[in-house]
Amino acid sequence: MLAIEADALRRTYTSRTGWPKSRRTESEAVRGVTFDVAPGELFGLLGPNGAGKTTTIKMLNTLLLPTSGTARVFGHDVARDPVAVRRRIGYVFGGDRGLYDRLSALDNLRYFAELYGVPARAQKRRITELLDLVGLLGREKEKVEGYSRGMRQRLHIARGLLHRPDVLFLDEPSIGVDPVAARDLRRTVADLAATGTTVLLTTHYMAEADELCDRIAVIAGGRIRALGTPDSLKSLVRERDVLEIEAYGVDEERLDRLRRVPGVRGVAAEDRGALQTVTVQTGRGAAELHGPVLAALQGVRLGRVTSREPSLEDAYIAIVEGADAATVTGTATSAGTHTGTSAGTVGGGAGAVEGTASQGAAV
Ligand SMILES: Nc1ncnc2c1ncn2[C@@H]1O[C@H](COP(=O)(O)OP(=O)(O)OP(=O)(O)O)[C@@H](O)[C@H]1O
Repeated sequence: MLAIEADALRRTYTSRTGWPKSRRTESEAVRGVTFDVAPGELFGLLGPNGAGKTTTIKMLNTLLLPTSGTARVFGHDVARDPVAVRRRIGYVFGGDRGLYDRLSALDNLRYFAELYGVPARAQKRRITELLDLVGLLGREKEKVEGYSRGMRQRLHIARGLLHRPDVLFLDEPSIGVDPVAARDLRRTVADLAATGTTVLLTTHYMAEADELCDRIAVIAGGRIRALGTPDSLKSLVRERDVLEIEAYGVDEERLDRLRRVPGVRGVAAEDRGALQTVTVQTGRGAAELHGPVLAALQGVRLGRVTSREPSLEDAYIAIVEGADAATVTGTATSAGTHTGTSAGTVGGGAGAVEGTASQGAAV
């Protein structure tokens, strides 16, 4: 039996806006999402802000009713049998809410164990087991207010596992966690998956997804744009090279200018304080493009410029940009053309997803 089966899931939000006359507006957050997760699998949902990841998770964990479509967790329908679903799942979200700061980690876990109906006899052993799993054994008597963000997140995970769920939903667990603590957190998640728990993880950190996930679905605009193992997603950009440019003060207009350089297949920028890292994807061995790319950035203060192999992040950018183009143009085959070049493997791949309905590209 599958751990999770989502079939053509849709969710529309209705809200009222305007004054004095309010109008009903509808927005489609999830537009027909279909995927399966096998028992014991660590499955990642990646996507830009507003893609529909949290809404999808909330339908699967019974916090939101689907507008249409169906979802099952270990065979239990989320809409018809939410109580059975809740018994099988745990839910951990990023951020600070959900723990009592003035209590120790141990007392937090004791409190939630009572709340979740963990039998009194089993509580002590279960709590010790979980503290060990999340690496907090020995620190359990300290008040949570003194805990770092990473420790809190690991305690959240322990809390979510108290009732021995078969499926754990982890919604951006590493948000705001420093790199060293994030590494510990990844270890915890990997250990957890090794115990046979099915994990559905959303994250914005590609390295995390690459290291942890058996399979990943990339979701954008409420639809799955690609689905496969990290390696198969990376193979979508195998035919590309990536130029990484350190720069200061590159605005959207410049990025658009870069996108229009013939031969450029994808552009993204990440801010790290004043310093930006601009990544430019080109075809394999297109060293002749370095000149026009740098020319498009003329007048901008530049740092190091390096050429490297494509990563999962580059595949992700290509898939999401392809999805944007498909949405803008409304056609599958022209995905990627907004870069001013031919669609290429990824544009075509992501477009093909768009064209073949909700399943996504199994790559
Ligand atoms: N309660 C709500 N009412 C109206 N619109 C909502 C509501 N919750 C989410 N949305 C909208 O639905 C879309 C999908 O949101 P969702 O939170 O599922 O995305 P996400 O992929 O989890 O994003 P993020 O990475 O920013 O958390 C967004 O456009 C969002 O603005």
